Amino acid sequence: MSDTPIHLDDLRQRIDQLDGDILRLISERANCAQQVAHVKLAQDKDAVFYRPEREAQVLRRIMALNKGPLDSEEMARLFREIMSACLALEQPVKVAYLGPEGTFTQQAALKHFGESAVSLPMAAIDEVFREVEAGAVNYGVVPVENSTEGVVNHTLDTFMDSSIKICGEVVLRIHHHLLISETTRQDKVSRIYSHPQSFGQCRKWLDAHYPHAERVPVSSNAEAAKLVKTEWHSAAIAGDMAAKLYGLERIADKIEDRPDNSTRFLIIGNQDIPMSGEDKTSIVVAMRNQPGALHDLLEPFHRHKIDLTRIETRPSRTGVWNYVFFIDFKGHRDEPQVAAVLEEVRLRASELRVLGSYPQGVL
Ligand SMILES: C=C(O[C@@H]1C=C(C(=O)O)C=C[C@H]1O)C(=O)O
Repeated sequence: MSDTPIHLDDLRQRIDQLDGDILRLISERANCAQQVAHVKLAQDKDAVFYRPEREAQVLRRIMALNKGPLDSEEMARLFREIMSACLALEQPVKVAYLGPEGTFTQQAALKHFGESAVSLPMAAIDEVFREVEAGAVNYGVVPVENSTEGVVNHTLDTFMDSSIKICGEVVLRIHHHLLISETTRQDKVSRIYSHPQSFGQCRKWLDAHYPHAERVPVSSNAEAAKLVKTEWHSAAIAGDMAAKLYGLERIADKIEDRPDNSTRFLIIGNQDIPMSGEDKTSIVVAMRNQPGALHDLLEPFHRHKIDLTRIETRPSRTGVWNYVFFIDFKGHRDEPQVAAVLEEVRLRASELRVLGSYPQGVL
């Protein structure tokens, strides 16, 4: 510590000076991003301004450069918002998500695209797919798996009937709270509303604290929060966004059974995404119903040393798709190693569809 006392006024003057510099630099950056948009338009009149692989690279670079005191994720979140605002100058990204407003899926959409994106709630997962397919929005966001409750089957099934591509992924830490409204009699809670997935994630806590309350499953946590507004003996389990949206009070915080409870969401779209350097590929494969089918399918991955991150089996709904496997692995389809595996798998499978190669989630 130096002996010279530090004066508050001096520090504030320094902060004002720095803010001026930051302001100037952000504006300069925004000008650059605008010029990029013009260059893209000159090359192709239907150019897509948003480039997920480039955004992932920008965020990864910031995280690698960061020396603190802010932690790298916090810093990347700030840059996420700067990029989002820069992009919105030219063309805000339009994103459909599994609604209603206040769901974790909306939170995931804003985490991935930033607050300047225009996010539109849809009533069902299929509707998100349809809006994207129809070109009414640029991207869609749907939940795909939770660390406690497992896969969201409906999302996987919808891929089987769709030509949509996976353009990205985002993982969100899920914190649930027990919420009441100003009319709720806290000592008389006899009914709790939530989404079935959330009940699953808070089962032990509920058994310990509200063993006798009726658990009523509803279509979303936000819907649960809304219902509580009208019933004096009810509570809801939902996240922060829903609590804020409906002005509810948290009477118990972070009631999920597992502290690392998180959900992975997929960004769906109509584009093929170029390599970002750290990518994942998702495929759906149908194998003929014969002994050793799964082994035959996985053997090329093992031989080429490709890292599988997930494998799910779904019952086939047509004759052709006997066994259907959803497989995620590290690497991009344009990498020779990955291309070779995909070729081998194509020969062994009765059907193979690459759902997409996309940047691994950064935030
Ligand atoms: C500026 C670009 O376009 C968009 C804006 C970006 C940014 O602000 O850094 C990054 C990728 C694109 O979503 C670009 O492609 O470089």
